[in-house]
Amino acid sequence: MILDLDIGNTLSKWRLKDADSSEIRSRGAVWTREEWRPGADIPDLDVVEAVRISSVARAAVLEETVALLRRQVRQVYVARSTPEALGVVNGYEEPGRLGVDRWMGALAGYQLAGGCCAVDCGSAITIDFVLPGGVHLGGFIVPGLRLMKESLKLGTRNVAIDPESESDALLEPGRRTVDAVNHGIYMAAVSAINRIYSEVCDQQGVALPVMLTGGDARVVSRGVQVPHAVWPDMVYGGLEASFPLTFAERAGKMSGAPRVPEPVSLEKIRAGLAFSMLL
Ligand SMILES: Nc1ncnc2c1ncn2[C@@H]1O[C@H](COP(=O)(O)OP(=O)(O)O)[C@@H](O)[C@H]1O
Ligand SMILES: CC(C)(COP(=O)(O)O)[C@@H](O)C(=O)NCCC(=O)O
Ligand SMILES: [K+]
Repeated sequence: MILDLDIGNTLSKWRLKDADSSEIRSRGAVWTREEWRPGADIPDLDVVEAVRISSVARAAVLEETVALLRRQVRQVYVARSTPEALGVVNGYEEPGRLGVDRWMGALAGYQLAGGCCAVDCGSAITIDFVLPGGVHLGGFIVPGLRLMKESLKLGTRNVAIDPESESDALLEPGRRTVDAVNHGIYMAAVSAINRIYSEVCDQQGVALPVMLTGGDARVVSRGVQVPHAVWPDMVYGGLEASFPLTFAERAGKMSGAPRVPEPVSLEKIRAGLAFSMLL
C-alpha cells in the first residue's frame, strides 16, 4: 500500500492506495487546526510500503512526522517546491517559498490539461496559473471561507454554507447575521476567482482550463461561472506525478483525475470583462 498525506493548515488528509491495482482503499482526515499530533488516526503502517507527503504545516511538524514514519516505512518521499518539475517552471522569485500544495496542484493540473488555472479552496483560497508551455505565472492568495468567517467574530463560524444552496440564493442580501455573513464571504470568494481568471486570461491572451480542489471546492464550484472540473485529489495527483511508484503512475495516470471541460473562448472571456467594466 501507498500512503499519501496532504497536511494542510486545517485538515490533514490521507489516503491509502493499492500499489498493484491502483485502487484507493481508504481515506480520511484529521482535524489539525492548532497542532497536528503526528501519527494520530493514520492507518496501520504495517501494510504501508511507501509514503508520499505534501505539507504546509510548520517545519517541526513535518520533521516529527517524517521521523516517525521512517521508523516503520522504508520509502518516505517529501514533496518540495522546486524551480522546475515535469515541464513546469515555477514562477516564484524564490521557488522554494511557493506553498508545496500549490506546486503539487499546478503540476497535476499541467499534467492533466496542459496550461491551467488551479484553484485550491482550503484554509486559504489559492489561484495559480500555468501557461500551455509550462510557465507558472505565480498566483493569488485569498482567505478561505472559514477564515473570512472567523475573522468577523460574529459567532457564525460554525454555521457552514449549505453545499446544496443555489448560488442564486447566495446572491440575495442576508436578513440575519448568519446569512449576511455567509452570502458576503461566498460572494467575496467566487467574485475574486471569476475576476482573477478573466483578468489573467485577458493579460496572457489564452483561455485556460480550470480545476478546483480543497474542502470548499464543491460549494465554490456553484459560483464559478466558467467551465471547470472539481478534482478533490488534485494535490495527491501532484504527488503521484512527482513520485510515480505504480505502473499506472509511471504511465502518467493520476487516480481520480476528472474530465476537464474545454474553456470558453478568449473572446467570450474578454466580452465578459468589458461588460463588467461598463457597469
Ligand atoms: N467536514 C469538514 N471539516 C472541516 N472543514 C471542512 C469540512 N467541509 C468543508 N470544510 C471546509 O474546508 C476547509 C478545509 O479545506 P482543506 O482543503 O482541507 O484545507 P487545508 O488544506 O487548508 O487544510 C475548511 O476551512 C472549511 O471551510
Ligand atoms: C497559501 C497556503 C497557506 C495555502 O494553504 P492551505 O489553505 O491549503 O492550508 C500555503 O500554500 C502556504 O503556506 N504557502 C506558502 C506561501 C506562498 O505560497 O506564497
Ligand atoms: K488552499
